[in-house]
Amino acid sequence: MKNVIELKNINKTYKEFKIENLSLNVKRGFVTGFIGANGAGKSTTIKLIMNLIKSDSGSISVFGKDYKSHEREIKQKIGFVFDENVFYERWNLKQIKRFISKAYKNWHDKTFYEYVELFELPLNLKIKNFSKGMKMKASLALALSHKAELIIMDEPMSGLDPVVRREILDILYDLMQDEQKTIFFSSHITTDLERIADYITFIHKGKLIFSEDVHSIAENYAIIKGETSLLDQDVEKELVGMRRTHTGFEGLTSNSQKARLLFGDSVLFERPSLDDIMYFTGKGTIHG
Ligand SMILES: Nc1ncnc2c1ncn2[C@@H]1O[C@H](COP(=O)(O)OP(=O)(O)OP(=O)(O)O)[C@@H](O)[C@H]1O
Repeated sequence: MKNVIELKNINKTYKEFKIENLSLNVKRGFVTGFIGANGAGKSTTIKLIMNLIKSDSGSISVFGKDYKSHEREIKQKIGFVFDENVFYERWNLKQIKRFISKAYKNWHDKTFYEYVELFELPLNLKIKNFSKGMKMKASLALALSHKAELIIMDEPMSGLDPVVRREILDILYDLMQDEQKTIFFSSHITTDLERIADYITFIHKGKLIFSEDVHSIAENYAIIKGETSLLDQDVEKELVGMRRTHTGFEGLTSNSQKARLLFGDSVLFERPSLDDIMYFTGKGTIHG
């Protein structure tokens, strides 16, 4: 089985937002970063993948199985980290561990206590007295202690300082040395994703923009900087998004080969960051 997660033609409509015909695959053995602006639908998609909410139509399979008949089996193999606090605030970490460990066949106490030590987490302090970063670390320690094959995380790095983020990236990197493991996680900290992700899935306003390996993204996308005199409708059509600057324009193309033929040496080509890709895709060609 090549894809650990498969979404096919998923639709989910809220009053003022919809996920539209969303199809995407998450490949086994790789880290896939999930990006999109605020409100793009990342948490909604993750909740759909976790079967926490139901789609209106379309199909979802995880480990090649559907939730209807295999929910328990699927959930056993997922380590889930969620941005919102899902713990009983009046419990301490020891009590939460006791509760959660019973739910997993492959719970491994030693691993849990190693993370507790690494993250310097207090075992006897009530969760309501944890800082945001401590809660996130507790979530991670719990999610990574039952030999999950698939780690799904919604904004796991939010609220964490750069040192801890780097430590967590190292932990995730080590986990990935086991080629059967898969990580799918959303983050606004795209530099973290640039360090670790093999694939990037990008959604915008509930629709998939791309789900591609990082090398293809680097090959296909480019920032173009040039003089205003070069701009006409044909050129603008080639740009995913563009902004005028006081000396000319800068824009994003998703077909850098074609753009190189079109512009030749008359413009500068630069490699875009994921932030650039998100910025220009959101901006479109409205002149700013
Ligand atoms: N239960 C709900 N009822 C109505 N609208 C909802 C519900 N849940 C989410 N939405 C709407 O769906 C949209 C997408 O929200 P979602 O949380 O999936 O975005 P996101 O990409 O995770 O954003 P962020 O990066 O800000 O966390 C938002 O406009 C939100 O208001």
